[in-house]
Amino acid sequence: MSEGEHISKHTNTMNQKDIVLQIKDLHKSFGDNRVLNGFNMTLHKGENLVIMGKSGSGKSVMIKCLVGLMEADKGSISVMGKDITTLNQETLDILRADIGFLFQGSALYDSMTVRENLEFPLRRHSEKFDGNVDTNSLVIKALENVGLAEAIDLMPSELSGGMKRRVALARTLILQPKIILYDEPTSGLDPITAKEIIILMQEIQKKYGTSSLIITHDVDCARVISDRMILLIDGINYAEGAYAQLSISKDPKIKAFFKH
Ligand SMILES: Nc1ncnc2c1ncn2[C@@H]1O[C@H](COP(=O)(O)OP(=O)(O)OP(=O)(O)O)[C@@H](O)[C@H]1O
Repeated sequence: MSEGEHISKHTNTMNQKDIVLQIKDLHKSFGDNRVLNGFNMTLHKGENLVIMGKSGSGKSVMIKCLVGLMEADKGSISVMGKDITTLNQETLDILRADIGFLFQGSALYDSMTVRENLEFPLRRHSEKFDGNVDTNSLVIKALENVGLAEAIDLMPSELSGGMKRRVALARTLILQPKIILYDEPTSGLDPITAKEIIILMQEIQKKYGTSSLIITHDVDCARVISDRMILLIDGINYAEGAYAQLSISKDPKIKAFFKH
């Protein structure tokens, strides 16, 4: 048995009842290119789970399967105990409102003010608030949560990279998601701004008890934020464990991630 498998078995004994997101035996190929080859993942309530994998290892493919943008060849994905591959569109939309997604590069609407960017998801998911929504106070509260209340009437072009990332996070938070998927939350930011974003992610997790799935290449981000990590290698969850445990591994495939 490889060391990776050993670590995997160890973490499988964690509490089963707090599972908010689970991927089982996920397979996805493109022709002969077997990208995911039996990937498993479990996210627990309130947990910060970091997934690391080399470029091209299949992290985006996994996320796309998870949010329904891509169909897996085999495997199951369940959110809050519901298998998303078997749900109808309406139920899926309701479930989606519980999942926040922070895209790489923020993805704000450039032609809208910060306020309008934040109002957008509220309109799309008005069912979540039973039509009873005080848009203005939700927008202000979400911006206060990321320390940017004063930016409410600015355009995205007037914001720095770090501010854009914060606004994008506020836009994710406004729907009060139970799970947040972060795709490379610190990419393209200088080290100080990256650290600010990591601190903000930690504060949000503490305040709302959100469960977070964080895809990152940034070893420092992983060290600070992760309760647990999964290394996606050869299409599987090759190794799982705490940063402290994985970073001293002697397995060359695992060691390669922690070289500075
Ligand atoms: N739609 C597609 N059609 C064919 N091949 C694809 C498609 N999407 C992804 N792939 C292939 O799947 C593999 C994994 O790609 P993916 O984008 O998931 O990597 P990644 O781990 O997210 O990389 P990065 O860190 O560079 O973003 C790559 O070999 C890629 O070429």
